[in-house]
Amino acid sequence: MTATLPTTLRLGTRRSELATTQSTWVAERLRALGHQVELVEIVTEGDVNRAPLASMGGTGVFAAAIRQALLADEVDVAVHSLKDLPVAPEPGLRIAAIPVREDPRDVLVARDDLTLGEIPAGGVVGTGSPRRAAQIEALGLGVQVRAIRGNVGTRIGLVTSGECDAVVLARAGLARLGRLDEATEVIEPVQMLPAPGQGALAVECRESDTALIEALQALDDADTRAAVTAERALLQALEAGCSAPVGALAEIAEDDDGSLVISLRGFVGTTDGSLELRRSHVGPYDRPEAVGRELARVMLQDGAADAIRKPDGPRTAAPQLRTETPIATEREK
Ligand SMILES: NCc1[nH]cc(CCC(=O)O)c1CC(=O)O
Repeated sequence: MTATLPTTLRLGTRRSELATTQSTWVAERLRALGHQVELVEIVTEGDVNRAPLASMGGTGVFAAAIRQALLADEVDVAVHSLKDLPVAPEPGLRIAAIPVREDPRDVLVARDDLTLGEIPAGGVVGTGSPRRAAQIEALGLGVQVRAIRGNVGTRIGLVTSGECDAVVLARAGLARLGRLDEATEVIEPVQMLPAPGQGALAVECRESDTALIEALQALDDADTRAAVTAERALLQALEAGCSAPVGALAEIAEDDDGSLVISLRGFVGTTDGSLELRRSHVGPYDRPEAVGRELARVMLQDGAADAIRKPDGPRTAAPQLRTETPIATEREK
C-alpha cells in the first residue's frame, strides 16, 4: 500500500488531440486541488498499427498500453474515455473517479447542413461503430453505412472531401475539441442510443495507491457514476447473453415519492438492421448494477438472446460492417 501521495503525479495520456484534451482537463482539475501533475505520453498499439481495430482486440487496445504503464509504475494516473474501457475490472487497478459527464448523445456531421432524415436514399453515412450502424440501418432510411476509421478530424474530413455524405460522432468528443459548431444535428436517443459510458471519463490508478484513490475521489460525480454503472452492467449482462452491438442511456430522475431513480434505456440489434430491440427499466438510484442487469434480463427474454446467438468460443472480433475495408486509416479518436 502506498499511503502517501507522490510529490508529482505522473498522468499517462495517449498522443491524440482528444486524449490530450481529456488528460489536460483532468490535470487542471487536480492542479486546482493543489497537486503537481506532469503529463506523460504513451504510444498505444492502436496508434501505430493501422489494421482494423477488431483484429487487435477491439477498442480495448487503446486502454491496454496505458494500463500496462500504470501497472509497471511508469505513470500514476490514467484518463480513459469510459466507453472505450472493457466492462471487466482490470486486476490491480481502480477507477478512482468518474467526473461529471458531457452530453452523451451522438451527433451527425453532414454536408449541406443535412440532418439524418434529410440524407437522400443511397447516401453514404460513415461510421466504424457497429452500434451506430445497427441503429442507422434500423431507421430504414435507405442510406448506405460505410465502415470508416480515424480520429475525429479525419472522419469529419471524409465529409469535407465528399467521400461520405455524413459521419456520426460522439457529441462529447466534438465538444472537448471545440468543434461542436460542425455538428449538423444532435441525434436524439429515441433514434440512436449512445454507447454505454459515452461522454464520461474514467480516472484510473493502482489499487495499492490508497492515498491517491482518496485524493482522486474529489473528481468523482455520484450521478454520473450511478448512470454509467447501470449502462455498463446492462452491457456486461447482454455481452454474456448475445454478441450484438449495444446502446444504453441512463438518466437520473425522481419517482412519484420524490426518491431518486435510474431510468435506463437499452438497444441491441444487428448491423444490417434486420433485428432491433429497445427496452427500458426504472430502478433505485443506489442499485445501478441491479437496474442494468434487470433490463438485460428483460431484453434477453424478449428476443436479444434468441435472435442474436453468441458465437462459439470467446468473442474476439466486433461484428463486421457491410463495407469491410476501412477508408480512413488514421487512428481512432
Ligand atoms: N471510440 C472513439 C471515441 N472514444 C471516445 C470518443 C468521444 C468521447 C466520448 O464519447 O466520451 C470517441 C470518438 C467518437 O466516438 O466519436
